[in-house]
Amino acid sequence: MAQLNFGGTVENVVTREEFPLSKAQEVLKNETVAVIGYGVQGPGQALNQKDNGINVIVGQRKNSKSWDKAVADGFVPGETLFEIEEALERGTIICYLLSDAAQIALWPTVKKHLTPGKALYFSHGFGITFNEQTGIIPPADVDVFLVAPKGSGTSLRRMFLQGRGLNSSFAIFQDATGKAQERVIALGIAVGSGYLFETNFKKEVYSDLTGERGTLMGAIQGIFAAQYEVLRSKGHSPSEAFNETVEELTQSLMPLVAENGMDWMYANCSTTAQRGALDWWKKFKTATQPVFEELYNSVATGQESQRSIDLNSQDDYRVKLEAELAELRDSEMWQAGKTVRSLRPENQNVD
Ligand SMILES: NC(=O)c1ccc[n+]([C@@H]2O[C@H](COP(=O)([O-])OP(=O)(O)OC[C@H]3O[C@@H](n4cnc5c(N)ncnc54)[C@H](O)[C@@H]3O)[C@@H](O)[C@H]2O)c1
Ligand SMILES: CC(C)(O)[C@@H](O)C(=O)O
Ligand SMILES: [Mg+2]
Ligand SMILES: [Mg+2]
Repeated sequence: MAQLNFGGTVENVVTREEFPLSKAQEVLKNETVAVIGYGVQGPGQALNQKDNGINVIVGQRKNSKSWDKAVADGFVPGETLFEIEEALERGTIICYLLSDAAQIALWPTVKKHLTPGKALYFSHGFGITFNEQTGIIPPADVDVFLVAPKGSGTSLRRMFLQGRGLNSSFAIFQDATGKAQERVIALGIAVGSGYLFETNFKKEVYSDLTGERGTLMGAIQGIFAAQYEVLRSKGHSPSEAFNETVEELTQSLMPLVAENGMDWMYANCSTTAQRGALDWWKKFKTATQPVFEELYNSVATGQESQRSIDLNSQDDYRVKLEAELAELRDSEMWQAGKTVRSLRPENQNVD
């Protein structure tokens, strides 16, 4: 494993150079990888493995949209696509990619098929870390590990097709066969990771739940909404407020941050903008840090996982979720965004 310096701290990292696809194929050549669940991560991971020459099958409920999607994606019923129990029976490595709440209900069935020497693979530390809430306690004679792509399964697949790779973390919870390390890294490479960084189940789930509720998804929407509302209340038009809050960030400035860091993005803006940003960022940090402390605490005490389990296990959770998503979609800010997106030259049919 390579040791790399991340801002002064040395960490273990696996690169594709050190662990090429050919090595992953060799490690997995006698395995049947059963991807259970075909929602968001399932397709990304299963298709990337398929294209990488891994013996992968999909387990999904028949008569579901996800089953039809798997067929449309090239998985063949009776050959590479099976009902969940049959895939569990056939798989030597079980990639447990149902939603975290659904994993609880299916766990007794999964457990039944975890015969000695098999491996149980997750893409989140949730089920194992919060096992008092989930009841997921694997038998001692199977390997248990995770590869957690740091991004959407949709991006995992898109970046793979572009010849790029989303980075993932990996962790081993249980090494029953003595081969857990090579198995998990081979899987990480096979699902299309650009590189893999080491963590443990608890750290993966604490950081992941914090990140998605925080800057990656929750906080960003909150900050967008706050700025947009202030601009609108001061008489700015929706197009001006949206452009100054969202569109410029996603289209112009974040690509610069992604390319070369925040200071470089700042350096490519006016000295006026730089002065203002340098003066104000610490104020925003001070204002939001207590909320991030509250959030981390809510994750660490199990409140966030319990809430997710309780709400996502309800029969009508999809209907309620859709209503909340529609509230966002139908808000003035995101409706303005729809028009702004349609005006991007690449979205217009003009020469
Ligand atoms: N969504 C992502 O991009 C992403 C990113 C990183 C990690 N993860 C992790 O990957 C895992 C899978 O997440 P996901 O977002 O792909 O899941 P998902 O919510 O898309 O659901 C996956 C599948 O579960 C099936 N399912 C739901 N309830 C079921 C039930 N009761 N019985 C049988 N099947 C059922 C659905 O049909 C679907 O095919 C989770 O542990 C998640 O935290 C997800
Ligand atoms: C894609 C995310 C937000 O990184 C993932 O953690 C998820 O739960 O979907
Ligand atoms: Mg997550
Ligand atoms: Mg995540």
